[in-house]
Amino acid sequence: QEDTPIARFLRYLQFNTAHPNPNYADPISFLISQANAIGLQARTLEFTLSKPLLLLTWPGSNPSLPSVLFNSHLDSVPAEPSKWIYPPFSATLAPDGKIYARGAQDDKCIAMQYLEAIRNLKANGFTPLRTVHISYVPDEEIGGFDGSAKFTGSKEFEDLNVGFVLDEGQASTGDEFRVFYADRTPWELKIKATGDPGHGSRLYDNGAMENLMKSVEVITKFRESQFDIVKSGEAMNSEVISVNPVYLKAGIPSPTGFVMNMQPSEGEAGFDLRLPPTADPDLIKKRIAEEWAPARRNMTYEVIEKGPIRDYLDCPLMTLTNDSNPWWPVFKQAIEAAGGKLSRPEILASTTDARFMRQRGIPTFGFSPMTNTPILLHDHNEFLKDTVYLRGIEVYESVISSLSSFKGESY
Ligand SMILES: CSCC[C@H](NC=O)C(=O)O
Ligand SMILES: [Zn+2]
Ligand SMILES: [Zn+2]
Repeated sequence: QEDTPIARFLRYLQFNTAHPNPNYADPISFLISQANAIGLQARTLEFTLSKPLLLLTWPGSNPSLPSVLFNSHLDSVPAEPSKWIYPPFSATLAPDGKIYARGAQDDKCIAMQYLEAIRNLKANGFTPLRTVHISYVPDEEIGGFDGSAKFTGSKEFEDLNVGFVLDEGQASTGDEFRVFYADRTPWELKIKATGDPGHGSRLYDNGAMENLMKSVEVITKFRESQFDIVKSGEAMNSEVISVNPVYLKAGIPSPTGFVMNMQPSEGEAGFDLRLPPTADPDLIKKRIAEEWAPARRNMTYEVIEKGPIRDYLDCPLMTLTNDSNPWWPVFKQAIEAAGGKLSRPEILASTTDARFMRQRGIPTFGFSPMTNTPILLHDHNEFLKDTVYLRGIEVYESVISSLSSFKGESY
């Protein structure tokens, strides 16, 4: 079998790591064999049964300095094979150089690029000043609560003395690399309406469906007001509050579908809500209680906050992108040294494990070196071009060598 960077990437892509039953054991064995070949220390940690985490280490010449951590997640979202031109876990390299696989962009590319970059740096005789760690964590796609959340809260993590983290980002459709300094916080919102049941022919006030639909209308208006801000160009998608309906549940089931001449006494709707770090969570809660699911309309609701909103010092979960963050210029210059350019730093529309590192006060950027690439994470026919993948390795050679050489004593 071939042993080239592309062949190794394809092998890593072939493990079926899709939820709800991701294979964690085999990719970890593979990564350990890679680590052994490169000469990195490896250890597995298991904070949750059957959800192992792999930690690789390249010791620095001054291990007392805070270390740098490169994170990626092992798991993937599911794929619908019938909608793909190649099977999602075949990792097919098409004649035009596109590598098709679930996880090609999200985020198995960075997982292997970290290793390839270190392999090359070692071959060139580079030794890091700071210790470099690479973590491969489970369960990011389902919130990371059994993975990164437990890891970053552990004694093992504290002992790593991490000073700076790079985690996954997103593809860029243009020539510039994207960098993310914050994630939005996800909330799950379920609203329930009750009302008098009645004959399907009757017109009366305060039915459950009327109450529920009124709420859906109010929430839709709010959604439009936020979307308008985006459409007018005043803000980016990830800078506003998104609220998207994800399910509607009502009606009285019958063997042929639903009973059609009865107005039901209850109904329910679910929403995916995302809050940028600048949003005031209390204001949204107030809005939910008073406008979206008010008791006066016989509504109740449940909000499940799927992650932290502020760090341990009660600050918003954001990493600074100016010179008051000493890692920022180091990172930026490393990209430039590799012949790249960063676009304006962004908030990520979705969520990653970076939030758990930021919660500890550790400066963390989301970054995946993919330019001129359509954004296909969680989509059908996710692919990454071989040339883009290989260029990413060079970018990480610059990034890993610069960050691990950074002398700033107190960081
Ligand atoms: C509810 S936490 C889920 C985390 C997930 N992360 C990647 O897609 C997301 O939906 O953003
Ligand atoms: Zn991801
Ligand atoms: Zn994802």
